[in-house]
Amino acid sequence: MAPEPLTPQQTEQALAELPGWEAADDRLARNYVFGKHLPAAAMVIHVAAIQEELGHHSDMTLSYNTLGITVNTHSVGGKITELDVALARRIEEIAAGHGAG
Ligand SMILES: C[C@H](O)[C@H](O)[C@H]1CNC2=NC(N)=NC(=O)C2=N1
Repeated sequence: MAPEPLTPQQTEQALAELPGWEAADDRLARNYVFGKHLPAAAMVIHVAAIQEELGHHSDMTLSYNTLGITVNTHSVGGKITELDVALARRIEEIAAGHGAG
């Protein structure tokens, strides 16, 4: 079943449990900071594996020691849905293990 876009209130509720994430321009977004480059690059691969498992994919921007992640749901025309929240939660679960702050 196609997901529904979240209401602004539902989005705020989801963000309350996703510290560091924000909603802007119909996307969930977070920037992670690392001590150096390779841990940031390793997290890209780990996030990619999760995305393949969920069938839902973010846009990631890898820089020297930062990884920017933004996501929305293409199938509803680029809005935030529960699928984006689910991916963000899974990313949060692995971030500390990669040394991300
Ligand atoms: C068939 C496949 O599951 C779909 O095309 C998925 C792939 N990954 C996706 N990722 C995102 N962010 N939005 C989608 O609508 C989407 N659709």
